[in-house]
Amino acid sequence: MIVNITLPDNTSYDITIDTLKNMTFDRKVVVVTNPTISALHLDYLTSKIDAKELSVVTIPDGEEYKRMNTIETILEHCFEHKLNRSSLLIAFGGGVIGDMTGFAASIYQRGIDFIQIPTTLLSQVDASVGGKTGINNKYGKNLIGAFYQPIAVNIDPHFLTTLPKREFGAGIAEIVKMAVTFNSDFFKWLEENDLNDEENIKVAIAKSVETKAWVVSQDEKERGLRAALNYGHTFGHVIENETNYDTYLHGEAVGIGMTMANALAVKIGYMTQEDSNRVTALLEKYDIPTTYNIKDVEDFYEHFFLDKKSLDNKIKFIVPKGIGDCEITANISKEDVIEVLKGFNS
Ligand SMILES: NC(=O)c1ccc[n+]([C@@H]2O[C@H](COP(=O)([O-])OP(=O)(O)OC[C@H]3O[C@@H](n4cnc5c(N)ncnc54)[C@H](O)[C@@H]3O)[C@@H](O)[C@H]2O)c1
Ligand SMILES: O=C(O)C(=O)C[C@@H](O)[C@H](O)[C@H](O)COP(=O)(O)O
Ligand SMILES: [Zn+2]
Repeated sequence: MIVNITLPDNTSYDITIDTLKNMTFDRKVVVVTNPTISALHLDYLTSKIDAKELSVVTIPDGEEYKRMNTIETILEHCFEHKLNRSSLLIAFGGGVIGDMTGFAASIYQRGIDFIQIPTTLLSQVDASVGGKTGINNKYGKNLIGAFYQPIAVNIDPHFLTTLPKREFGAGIAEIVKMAVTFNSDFFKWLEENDLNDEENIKVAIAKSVETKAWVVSQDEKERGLRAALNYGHTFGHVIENETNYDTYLHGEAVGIGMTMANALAVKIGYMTQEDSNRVTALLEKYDIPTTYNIKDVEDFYEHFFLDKKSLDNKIKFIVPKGIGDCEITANISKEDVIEVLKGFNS
């Protein structure tokens, strides 16, 4: 299956969901990956690539390495192998590899092409599509980066056969996000079908990619609609940052964050408690965490001001309106938010 994404400036690329095909490149290619993926799947990938010159840069595995000095490692490899402006980077891994490879591609000699070959469920349904690239720093998550689109995304569900169960759950959190914010039928389908089934997961990948491509094609740079894809993230990013990126997987923090956003939606009358419970039940079916102990509610709230969606000292929240719709709003009172946060520090 191929999903095409055409951006507001008319550039476009294909997202192919299928077994990886042979690829021929009349240019230098660098594959960016980590030791975990390399041990499992690098031979398979390189057997599919015929390039003018092929090299591999292996960076450490983990969200805590999604930072500037790892970008330096990737760039140094590019310089050592004399990549030029017609060269190509291939991101081969999960969202961490994808975000960093895209960012490195965006700044190497002011920008070279890159392709996404995502190997986690989360990166197949979300991170590989749409061109958000970047890294974390001590101030917060993804605060440095660029909107920089890949020239192609090749999703091979076969890679998921080696993915640990916890990572699979983290990917499901982002699938649930797409359904709650945009598609009630998809949500009902998720309630009724088991994503551990090989055919069902392909359907869910395709549905999620179609949803994301539809959003990004209208609002590449997150001026409006795209912010809906941040549902659960305003809270989730604070959780990731205050637990040093080593306690929760990104998708897990988003799972907790969606539960918090739902509590806010219930408080302001946008969502029934029953619908909020349905989302929690779906997350818990895949062992995605939905509880968290906020130690300092005021401190947690203050962190929202570093969120990229915050403008003019106003925090933007993505609040579901029932299931299948949402509102992006900066008009929620601090009192309401604090009340909700207090429900998570018992
Ligand atoms: N750019 C975007 O639009 C976007 C969207 C969502 C998330 N993200 C970012 O993506 C990151 C999370 O991505 P992730 O969940 O893929 O995490 P990840 O990249 O850390 O990968 C998770 C783990 O799975 C391992 N792994 C990867 N593929 C495997 C496979 N096939 N078999 C076995 N193990 C495998 C990795 O080595 C890693 O240990 C976060 O940094 C998040 O901010 C970006
Ligand atoms: O593509 C988007 O837009 C998203 O928000 C997708 C999110 O799942 C992803 O985690 C993204 O990196 C968060 O964006 P950020 O701009 O808040 O860093
Ligand atoms: Zn995310």
